[in-house]
Amino acid sequence: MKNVEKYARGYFMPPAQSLKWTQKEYISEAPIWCSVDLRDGNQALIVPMNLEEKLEYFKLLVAIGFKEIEVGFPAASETEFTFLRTLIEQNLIPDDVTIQVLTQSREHIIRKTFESLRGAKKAVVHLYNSTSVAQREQVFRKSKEEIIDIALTGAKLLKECAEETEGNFQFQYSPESFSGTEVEFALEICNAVLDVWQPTAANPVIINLPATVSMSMPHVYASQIEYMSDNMKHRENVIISLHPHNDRGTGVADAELGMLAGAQRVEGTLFGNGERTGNVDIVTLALNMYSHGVNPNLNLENIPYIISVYERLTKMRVSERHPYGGELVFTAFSGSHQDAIAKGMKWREEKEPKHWSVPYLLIDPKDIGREYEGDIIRINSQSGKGGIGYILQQKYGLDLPAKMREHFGYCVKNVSDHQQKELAPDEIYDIFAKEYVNIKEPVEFIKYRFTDNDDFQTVVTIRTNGEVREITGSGDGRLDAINNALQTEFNLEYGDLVYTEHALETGSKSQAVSYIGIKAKNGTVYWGCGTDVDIMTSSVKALFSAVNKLTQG
Ligand SMILES: CC(=O)SCCNC(=O)CCNC(=O)[C@H](O)C(C)(C)COP(=O)(O)OP(=O)(O)OC[C@H]1O[C@@H](n2cnc3c(N)ncnc32)[C@H](O)[C@@H]1OP(=O)(O)O
Ligand SMILES: CC(C)C(=O)C(=O)O
Ligand SMILES: [Mg+2]
Repeated sequence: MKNVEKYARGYFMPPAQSLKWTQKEYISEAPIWCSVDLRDGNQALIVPMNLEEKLEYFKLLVAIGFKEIEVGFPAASETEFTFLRTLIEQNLIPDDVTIQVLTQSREHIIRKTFESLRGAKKAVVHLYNSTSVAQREQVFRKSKEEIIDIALTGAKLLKECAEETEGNFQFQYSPESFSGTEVEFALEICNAVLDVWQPTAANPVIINLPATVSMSMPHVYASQIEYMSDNMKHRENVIISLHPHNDRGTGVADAELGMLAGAQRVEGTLFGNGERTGNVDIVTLALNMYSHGVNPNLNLENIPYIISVYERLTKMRVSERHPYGGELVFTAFSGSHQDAIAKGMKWREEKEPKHWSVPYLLIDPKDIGREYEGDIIRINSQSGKGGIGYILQQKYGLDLPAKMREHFGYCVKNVSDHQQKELAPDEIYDIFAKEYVNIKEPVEFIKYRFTDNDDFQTVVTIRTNGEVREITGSGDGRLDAINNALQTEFNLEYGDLVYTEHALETGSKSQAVSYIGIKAKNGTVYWGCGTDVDIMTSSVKALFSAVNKLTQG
């Protein structure tokens, strides 16, 4: 990269660091969540949502359980203004939900914002102005004092307007571009705003510290948050809020470390929609917490439904690899992963049904509305016997002997590799049926009987080369007798019969399934499977299948 000299670190370390947060292991309590989907998310869409779409999205957020929702920037457009009026006039805001609106620190914008709030029972009014070095120098061309003045002018006007307007208003201030601001200056401006607003226990102020553009590694952001939290005036009546973006791909890490460092509230969006690389993804944050056994206090039990509404309304897409929500994030194609998952699921079922520790799967997909079948184990040429056996067992109730699973694994891999495609469960079953079940060529089994006096003397009716005939044999048991009849008649040499069987419920009927493996002289094992309502007949069919496979070569 020849232009590396162009870049220098644009963030600031706090003057002191206690690093207490590094001693904390995990987030033990859900923060106050504030969805900014309808504001930050919406302002980043190619076409912002219309009124109906915003209303539907609002209802989704309420259903998920957000208690604070930034519903828009009412001074931005007629749609934004009308949306707010609709929520208020149609009484669509549940009593336990607080709406939030964003405003610049400009008089006409603040006044318009309060106009939009007429009749609201309560609301958070969120004031912001940029504080970073780059914005001060390049955009506002103002000194630190002048930037503080912008904040204070707005803060005072908010207070005035709130006094003139009926309703309960809580204030929020964001030193926008905090991540590129000297931390001492961010503290100075926040403290100045807090002195104007005089927060109380009954009406605390929210100080929102955005990584407007994420510039540092997450531990730096956490140190900045800790410094702000430790040194802020009126701290006991201040709620410290985080608002990470994802420019460095570390939005979630920023939020998690920021919470360890003392933040009590997080602003973000579903699936991380938002400016550029997006806002922090609240779904991921919440489910990360859930995976540690901490209730995030959001209802994410039907992620497929949430995604379907989200994608329809935003016209954005949740990628296949997106944490928790992505179509492929609970799917294993590779053999060793599938094997471990299949064994882990069995182990859990038998030994520890209450706790989740299945290898490769951070949480139980069922908890968020994902299915095991079709979701977890999918088969392609990277798959192995474990996963393939799992599909046959889960979907078709077929419990193959271990060695037969291995043989079948290679059959399936072969097909998938040559056709270069994923195989659906019914295609896998078809391969199984074609390869092993009730094979009739070159010798078809028709029926057997045992002579009256001795159970172990048999007469078997077969069809071969289009001709029906009977063969006879005797042995130590029924299957042994039939086996001997076949070996003698066709002059076959094999040994080491592997035999298992189990019952199979298909609809209301019960079927027996038998598996037989025979070892030819050269050591090759041939497998057959038989199915029948009668268990003995299913074993005979399995034997004929295996013998036919051997004869076919
Ligand atoms: C990081 C964030 O996401 S911040 C939120 C950003 N979201 C949006 O901007 C979406 C909605 N915004 C809008 O619809 C429009 O920008 C409006 C209606 C708010 C304002 O529109 P306009 O006044 O036409 O233009 P514009 O936004 O370009 O205004 C820029 C002016 O406001 C000033 N300004 C920008 N932000 C602020 C602020 N927070 N406080 C005070 N002044 C500000 C700029 O310095 C500039 O001043 P200048 O006129 O002296 O050059
Ligand atoms: C308005 C502020 C909080 C914002 O969206 C940001 O800084 O990213
Ligand atoms: Mg933002």
